Amino acid sequence: MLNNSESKGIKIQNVGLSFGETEVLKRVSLEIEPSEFFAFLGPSGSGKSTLLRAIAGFGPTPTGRILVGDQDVTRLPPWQRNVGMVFQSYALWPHMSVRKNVAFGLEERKVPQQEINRRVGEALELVGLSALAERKPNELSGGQQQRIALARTVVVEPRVLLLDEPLSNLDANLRVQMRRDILNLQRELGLTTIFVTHDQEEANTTSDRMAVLSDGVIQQVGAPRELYDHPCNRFVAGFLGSANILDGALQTGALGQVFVSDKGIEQPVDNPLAIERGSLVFRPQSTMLGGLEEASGEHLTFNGRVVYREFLGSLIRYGVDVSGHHLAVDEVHTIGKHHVEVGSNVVLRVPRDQTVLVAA
Ligand SMILES: Nc1ncnc2c1ncn2[C@@H]1O[C@H](COP(=O)(O)OP(=O)(O)OP(=O)(O)O)[C@@H](O)[C@H]1O
Repeated sequence: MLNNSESKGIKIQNVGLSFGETEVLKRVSLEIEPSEFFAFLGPSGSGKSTLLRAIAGFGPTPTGRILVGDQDVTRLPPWQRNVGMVFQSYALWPHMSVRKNVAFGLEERKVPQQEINRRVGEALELVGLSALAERKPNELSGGQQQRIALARTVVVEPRVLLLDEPLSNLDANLRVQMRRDILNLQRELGLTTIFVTHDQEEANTTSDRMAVLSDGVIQQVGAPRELYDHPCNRFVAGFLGSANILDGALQTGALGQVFVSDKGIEQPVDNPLAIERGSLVFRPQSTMLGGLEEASGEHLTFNGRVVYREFLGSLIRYGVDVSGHHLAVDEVHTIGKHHVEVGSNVVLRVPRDQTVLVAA
């Protein structure tokens, strides 16, 4: 069995990095636990790959410190970090067989031949490709090549595994399969793993925790569900799935609280005791069409008009204009389900406990 009992945590302390005038990482701090599956999630250009590459030792040396376990690796060259990285492009040697590709790192390290044979055999078995060991990379599918890239990385028993958008060259079905396989492999080896992706579904389904990045800054860190249900700000709310977001202020009066949107959806309270500015976030699947008879003080209600309807298979999505705000409503689709027509006037309701006030 490949031995990854040496799996280490990672500490990123005040890491900053600029390319010329552009500050790409802005004093990023983060701790990743040993054996954790951690995702860096963010839009294109947010700095995910730059941060991952800084951990691996590629690119310019950042300011701040990066520790793997207790070792400060900030200034070490990549080959002294004992960190395994899998690239989007796989980077397999085209002229070598699968077996040779996987063995390469061990040969470089002058590992005895017998041990190489054993470890390569185990790594190929781990990714389910023992039968294809004598093929060349161009005789393999994209998914198989990705597995070889993984086998080649874990065979040297790195302390941490870094994956840079490893699934982006695969078709949709294969991506789903591969992300499960990667998670299983990570669990089997107990290997601290960082997975860079701009695909929230990938991050949600694989990671124990994730960091959402935007513009070189970590916006929020937490378990996927925690971040989805309790985003800390407008950016995280909008980036993690679809969200209805109303900007305005929460006003506290003698009789309770009211959220007053800037476009004036709810009536302000008289003589508010406190006013807190922010954005009110609620998800399309928590927003209901009609059913006003069931609404109560526990619901927010809005009058609006359906401006579009999209059939998404499992869901029907309605776009509703409410005083110039665009709100989305998702209903589960089943056979025979009544669909509301575009142009209909509707009442929306949202249970108040399904709304979250976040920083603007
Ligand atoms: N070698 C470089 N020279 C100059 N600018 C760079 C270099 N590498 C990255 N950048 C810039 O740094 C910023 C962050 O890039 P990075 O690749 O880390 O983003 P990302 O979040 O991984 O995006 P993507 O998902 O598109 O890969 C971008 O604005 C990019 O243009």
